[in-house]
Amino acid sequence: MSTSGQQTPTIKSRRSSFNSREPLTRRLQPVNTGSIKVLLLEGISQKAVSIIESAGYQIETIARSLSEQELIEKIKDVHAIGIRSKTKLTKAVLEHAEKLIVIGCFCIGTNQVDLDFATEKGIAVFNSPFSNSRSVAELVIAEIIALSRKLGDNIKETSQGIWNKAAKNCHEIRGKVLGIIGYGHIGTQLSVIAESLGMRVIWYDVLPVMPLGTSRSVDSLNSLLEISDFVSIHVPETPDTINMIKEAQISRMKKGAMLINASRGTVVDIPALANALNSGHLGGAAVDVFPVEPFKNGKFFESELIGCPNTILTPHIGGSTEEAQSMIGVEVSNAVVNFINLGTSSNAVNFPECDLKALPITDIKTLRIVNIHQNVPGVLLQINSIIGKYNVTKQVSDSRGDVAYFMADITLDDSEAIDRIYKDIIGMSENIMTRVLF
Ligand SMILES: O=C(O)C(=O)COP(=O)(O)O
Repeated sequence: MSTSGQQTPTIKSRRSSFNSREPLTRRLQPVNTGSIKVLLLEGISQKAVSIIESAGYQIETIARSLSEQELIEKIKDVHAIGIRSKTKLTKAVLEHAEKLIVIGCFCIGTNQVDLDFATEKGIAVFNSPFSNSRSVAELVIAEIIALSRKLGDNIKETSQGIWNKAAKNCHEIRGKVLGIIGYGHIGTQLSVIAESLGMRVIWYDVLPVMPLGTSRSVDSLNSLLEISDFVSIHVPETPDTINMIKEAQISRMKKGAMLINASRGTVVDIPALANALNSGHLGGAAVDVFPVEPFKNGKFFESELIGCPNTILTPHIGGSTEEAQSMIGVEVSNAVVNFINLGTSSNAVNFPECDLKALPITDIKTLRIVNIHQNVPGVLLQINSIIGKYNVTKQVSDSRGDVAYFMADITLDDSEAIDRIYKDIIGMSENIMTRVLF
């Protein structure tokens, strides 16, 4: 290895030959959508803004989320919208999304979007399934230690000039049992870090998952609640998880155990948690997410948990690190740009996954049709009878539930045929959305 700080010629030449391959693919652009407008809300990372800008789209950024009425106004005009967990894309909002092609959730959760309705309208939804997992897991570790040492109350009192030194009910976390509900991307990260700090990790998940390290799964939520010194929740919001932890579950927890929720606010019944903290049944709680959260910074926040003993409340900051936001920004903006420009639906949350290779730069006669249609018999036959008279060089299709996704590359000598193909496909009664990329 060179100590001069300069790169060796070998590395340089590899880099330049790698770069020299990049322009070999053609940059497709949507034909029938006009210039692409993107609305980015909730302070989405500058990395995302740069990627979207370099795709040549017009961007409007707003640092906060918008109310339903504001969204209804704004969404009419845009082809893509980027949101985080606070912006609610309800049916009422999406009904006004006349041009919307794609929604980028620059976060893990997608419960803030009416996914069924988006799918019905042919709008693809992308998220970032794991890029903020480490940040959330690190916050939970900090909270486990903080709760064990009553840091929240200690800091508050000392900052108010009250000296109150005590060891009673303060513990090391080494050897304590951490029960993780939901052993997905965040649960597994947490499991590994907690074990490295000497905790004993058990977990419960509805899916069979490979235990990491020496952690072990338990066969029911109740067993987990009964054994754990700390319970940390890492589940999405679904009809099954709403109010999953309420009085009956909290009463199963050991006296003095602590509850941590950095998943979704609706998973825990807040009044039941406040009662358990005030009665002394639970020894503490750390809560980062709430059933109702203010939609912008500086707004008043209220909760029955304010003032409960040994309770740490934070403003939904689990994924709010520069590292996570930058990774998410790159991942989701690339997915959005690839969907708009190439039609690639890989990793979409609500669509069947289809992909076709980028076209070579020398190929200036091939266009790409991207079509979303109702998943009923006979549609592929109809599409192929429209495009079958041209030179279809590639096609792929897949279906999921009520919708199917179709992509085809068609090489044309007569560019006027583009319009005919488009009109014929959108004329099918099963057509949901069709785009031509050229
Ligand atoms: O990733 C998630 O789903 C989160 O809850 C974090 O959301 P945020 O990006 O902070 O609005």
